Order: sequence, then C-alpha cells, then structure tokens
Amino acid sequence: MGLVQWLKGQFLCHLIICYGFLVSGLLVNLLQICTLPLWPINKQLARRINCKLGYSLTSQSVALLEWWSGTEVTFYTDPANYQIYGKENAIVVLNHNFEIDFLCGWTFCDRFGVLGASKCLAKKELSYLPVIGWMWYFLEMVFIKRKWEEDKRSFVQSLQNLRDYPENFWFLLHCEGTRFTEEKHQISMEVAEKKGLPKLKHHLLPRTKGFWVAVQNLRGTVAAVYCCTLNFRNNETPTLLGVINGKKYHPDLYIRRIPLESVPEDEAECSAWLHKLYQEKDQFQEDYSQTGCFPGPVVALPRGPWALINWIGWTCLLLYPLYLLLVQLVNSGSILTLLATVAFCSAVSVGVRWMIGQTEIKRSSSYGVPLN
Ligand SMILES: CCCCC/C=C\C/C=C\CCCCCCCC(=O)SCCNC(=O)CCNC(=O)[C@H](O)C(C)(C)COP(=O)(O)OP(=O)(O)OC[C@H]1O[C@@H](n2cnc3c(N)ncnc32)[C@H](O)[C@@H]1OP(=O)(O)O
Ligand SMILES: CCCCCCCCCCCCCCCCCC(=O)OC[C@@H](O)COP(=O)(O)O
Repeated sequence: MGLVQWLKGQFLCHLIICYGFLVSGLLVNLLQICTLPLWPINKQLARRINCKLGYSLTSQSVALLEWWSGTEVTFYTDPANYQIYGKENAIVVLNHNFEIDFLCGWTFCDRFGVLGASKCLAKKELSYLPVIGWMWYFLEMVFIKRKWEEDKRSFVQSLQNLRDYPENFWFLLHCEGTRFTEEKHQISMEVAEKKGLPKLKHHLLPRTKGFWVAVQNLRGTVAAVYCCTLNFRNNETPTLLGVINGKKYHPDLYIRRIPLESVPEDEAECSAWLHKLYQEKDQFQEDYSQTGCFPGPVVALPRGPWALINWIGWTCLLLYPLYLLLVQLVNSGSILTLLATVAFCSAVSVGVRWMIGQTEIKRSSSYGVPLN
C-alpha cells in the first residue's frame, strides 16, 4: 500500500474532510437563509444564487468520489444525445440498489452543468438532515411522506413551482420508492404476480403514481425522460464509508434519452409504459450480469476541475481557523480549551457518521414491508 493510500485510510484525514463538509455546509445554509428577503423581490435571482450555493456543497462529494477515491463512472449513451444533455430539463428514472447511487448520478449532473439545480422526489425524512436536507429545501426539492392521500396536494404544487425554474434541472425519480433488499423484492414480486405483471429480477416493482403525476405536471417544462441504469463491476457493493476511505469503485451508468411525447398521458397507459420500461431495465441488468457491460457506446466524459477547485478552496479557507485554534491550544496549555477541542471533534465525527448512516441500506426504512 502506498503512502497516499495509507493516508486516505487515516482517521485524521476523515476528520478534516468531515469538518470541511459540515462547516462549509452550515455556512452554505446560512447564506441560503440570507437569500430569503430576496425571494419576494427577485425570485429568479434568489433561485440562481441558491443553485450556485447548492453546487458549492454538492460538488464537494463529487470531488470526494472522483478525486479522493479515484472512482470514475463509465458512461454508456448515444453520442448524439451528448449535445442535448444539460440544455434541457429532464425526468431521470434510476434504479435504487446502491448506497452511493446518488453520488454517481451527481457526477453525471456535474458533467453537464446541472448539478446545482438537480432535484429529486425524496422521502420527507431526508428534509430534516442537517446541511444536506436544509440545502435541498432552498433548492425546491420535492419531499413526500409516501402516503398518496397526504402527499398529493403538496406534490403537485411543488412540481408546478418548477415550471418557471430559471436553470436547467434534472428531476430524479426512484420509482421503486425504496432501496432494494431481498425481503422487499420478494414482497413486491408478490404484488407483481397479483397484478399479472412479469417478475423482475434486479428491481423492485415500480410504483407508478409519482411518475405519472410528475410527467403530467412537468409536460411543457421537461423535454425527455432519461432512463438511467447503474451497476458496478465485479459485484462491488459500494459504500460512502468506502469512498471516504479512498476505495476506488467501478460504476457503469447507461443513459437512454426518451422524448417526453412518447410517454402516454392517460394514467393506466402511463403506468403500463413505466412497467415496460422497468422490464427493459431489468433485461439490461441481466445482460450486464452476464457480459459486464451495457448496450450502447461508451462515451468519454473526463472529470472537470471545478469540483476539485471548489473543494480545495473550502478546505483551505476552513483549515486556517482550525490551525489558529490548535496553535492557541498548544500555547495556552489550558485543559478547558483542550476539552472543548476534543468535544468539537467528537461532535463533528459523530454528526457526520450519523449522516452517512442515512445512506446505508441496512438502515433502510420498512417502506414496502409488509404490503402497503
Ligand atoms: C443518473 C442521473 C442522476 C440525476 C440525479 C439528479 C438529481 C439528484 C438530486 C438529488 C439526489 C438526492 C438523492 C436522494 C434520493 C432520495 C430518494 C428517495 O427518497 S426514494 C423515496 C421517495 N420516492 C418515491 O417514493 C418515488 C416512488 N413512489 C411513488 O412514485 C409513489 O407512487 C408515491 C407517489 C410515493 C405514492 O405511493 P403510494 O404507495 O401512496 O401510492 P401508489 O399508487 O404508488 O401505490 C399503491 C399501489 O402500489 C401497490 N403496491 C403495494 N405494495 C407494493 C410494493 N411493495 N411494491 C410495488 N407496488 C406495491 C398497491 O397494490 C397499489 O397498486 P394499485 O394502485 O394498482 O392498487
Ligand atoms: C467532501 C464531502 C464529504 C462528505 C462527507 C460525508 C457527508 C455525509 C453526506 C450525507 C449525504 C446524505 C445524502 C443522503 C442521500 C440518501 C439517499 C438515499 O438513499 O435515501 C434513501 C431513500 O431513497 C429511500 O429510503 P429507504 O426507504 O430505502 O430507507
């Protein structure tokens, strides 16, 4: 193991990374709060500023994945679409099997300049996450309780609000509604059987209501559905902790662009269309497990420097006060300052570890178990 790789595994490095993320995140949240008075005066400007702030925080995790862990996503897509990505709004449909699927998605967003404005249909619990969840609130992320009767009004309203969004955005939908586990898979396949639908091997049965409502409310705003299928070579099971430890993974992401006009308007037809899409995605995954690659050409999308520059900038800015604190600590020799520093480091460490826990599939919700 080289020195660099050894360093990546050290707790002190992790502490510095977590400190940078947490403190810069809180500063971003604070700046976002400062944009509040601007909303009634110039809403579009406030939204644009929030996108930039969002980029400044989200891109740190992209830098962590791409530059720290050295993970490079291999993109499979039609090169003709390469010209269009980033220049239109889109609904993204992505499988939900991996703990870092959102990170791999973000690298794709970053390549096409839509990282700051990207949105997701997310479970309500994520809106309470310090830093990330609070940031998403200002980015007009759509949160749901996954109980249709309670969600429908705010869901439709949140989608309608996006109709005049000033930046191009991608709206991510995990139609399975929860992460893949064997138990959830088995239960959802019982539902599939009852509905007379073909069984899926690599996906949970998609829930179609959210997709249909999103398509209906974003017609005229969104130009296409991006059908995205993600997998990892060598049956890797990536984790965020692995990424922080500098472990390199090998993700493959297959993106198909489907014009929105080809998605039916009628709810039942739209539902059937989505089920068919998932059957195709399932076949891609099955082929991937046999051949190790997706159909469609691989396009070279080299990582850009901005995520790294932003990350280094924040780290330098925030390490300086930490350095001053340490110097003061050494000079003073005060037990009280020492204890305060230890308490602060422990709080950072525990806080970020708890946030990382939210990405772990073993802590997945009980949604989809039993039937609901
Ligand atoms: C690669 C590019 C990436 C680009 C990235 C861009 C942006 C990224 C930005 C941020 C990244 C952040 C990452 C955070 C990720 C967070 C993701 C989540 O939080 S996932 C959870 C929330 N999302 C969803 O739930 C979406 C899917 N769900 C739906 O759409 C649902 O329809 C709903 C809107 C939640 C409503 O659900 P509800 O159950 O209330 O109603 P439904 O009509 O859908 O369901 C009833 C229907 O389902 C049948 N049923 C019952 N049990 C099951 C089961 N186990 N599986 C499947 N189906 C089931 C039941 O029989 C009913 O059927 P029917 O209506 O026919 O009677
Ligand atoms: C420089 C960067 C340093 C990074 C340090 C680490 C910081 C920690 C970052 C935490 C990021 C939290 C993002 C949470 C996204 C979790 C997405 C997710 O996967 O949610 C699950 C839901 O979809 C479904 O939930 P379940 O029903 O499966 O339950």
